Amino acid sequence: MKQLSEKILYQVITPRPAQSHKGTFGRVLIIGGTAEFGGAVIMNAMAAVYAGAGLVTVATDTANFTALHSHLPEAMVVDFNQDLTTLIQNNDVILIGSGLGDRLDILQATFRAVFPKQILIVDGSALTLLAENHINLPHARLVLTPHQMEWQRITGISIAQQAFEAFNVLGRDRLKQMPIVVLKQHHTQIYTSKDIYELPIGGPYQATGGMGDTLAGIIAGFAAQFFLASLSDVVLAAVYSHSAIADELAKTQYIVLPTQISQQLPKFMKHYAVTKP
Ligand SMILES: NC(=O)C1=CN([C@@H]2O[C@H](COP(=O)(O)OP(=O)(O)OC[C@H]3O[C@@H](n4cnc5c(N)ncnc54)[C@H](OP(=O)(O)O)[C@@H]3O)[C@@H](O)[C@H]2O)[C@@H](O)CC1
Ligand SMILES: Nc1ncnc2c1ncn2[C@@H]1O[C@H](COP(=O)(O)OP(=O)(O)O)[C@@H](O)[C@H]1O
Ligand SMILES: [Mg+2]
Repeated sequence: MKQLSEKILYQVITPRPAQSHKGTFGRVLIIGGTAEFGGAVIMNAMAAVYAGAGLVTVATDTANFTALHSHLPEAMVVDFNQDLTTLIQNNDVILIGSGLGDRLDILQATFRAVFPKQILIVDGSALTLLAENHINLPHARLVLTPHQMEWQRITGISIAQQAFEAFNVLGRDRLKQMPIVVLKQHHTQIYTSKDIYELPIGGPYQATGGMGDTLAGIIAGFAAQFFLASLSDVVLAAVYSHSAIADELAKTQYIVLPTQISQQLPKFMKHYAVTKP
């Protein structure tokens, strides 16, 4: 297993070309957030916007519209009960699942609409729905972001067995697709088609609801704009950034809030874009 290091940030986070506009930095569609779990998509969207996605749209329960806009006027909103097919096809990156609750219908419609060239990040309730309903993943550039219980539900690999990376590789093979898997825990592991990486940073100050929703949003924001890097490098850089910011905040804070990580992203990214290792 390779140790992930700060080096990945210098590779992926690059200065923006002057000849550009918001479309250059990608369109992200976030699908999730039942009325109960609206906070999850607010945190997805804050992370994606603060990470630099050009345009972010959130398809969610209408009950979440006002709260979302009061936190993030930069994001657009649509009702997730409408037909999302055209919207899905007009975005570069789709993030589905944070706070999606039991909306299997929305998950299935999304899987039917997505194109193979699109980046599809599957998080939270979407992973649990996948496991409970034995649905196949669609053809897309897939990133799964399970915590250990979500991974156990999908693959049947117990959390104790997950300590042996070979089991996780086998579990991924059984999905019939080869998604990038971000297996979240203390010292998260990332399974790419070539290698397995371990995140050596991060800590218990990150154990707060919404911390994974924020990570999924950062991955989406990075994937939308850093299209010159490989998707695996983009995911590695997002995972590293999420915990590096948390570590920095934890020098003076007992706990770190997910939204505080998002707020630090523009400053953090500036540093890596303009300095060399
Ligand atoms: N503000 C909002 O709107 C928020 C909305 N959210 C949304 O809620 C949805 C449900 O997601 P969820 O993760 O909260 O619940 P679930 O999938 O049942 O997993 C928890 C179970 O797994 C177990 N467990 C074992 N190992 C673990 C590990 N390493 N990491 C984590 N858990 C681990 C754990 O064990 P225990 O804690 O009991 O010891 C427990 O039994 C999802 O869509 C999410 O996006 C949340 O983000 C919160 C903020
Ligand atoms: N003790 C810990 N040490 C390091 N990272 C942690 C710790 N506890 C939680 N995290 C991180 O916080 C995030 C939690 O994700 P998740 O459980 O999906 O949260 P949520 O669904 O509430 O947003 C993951 O990135 C995980 O690695
Ligand atoms: Mg989660």
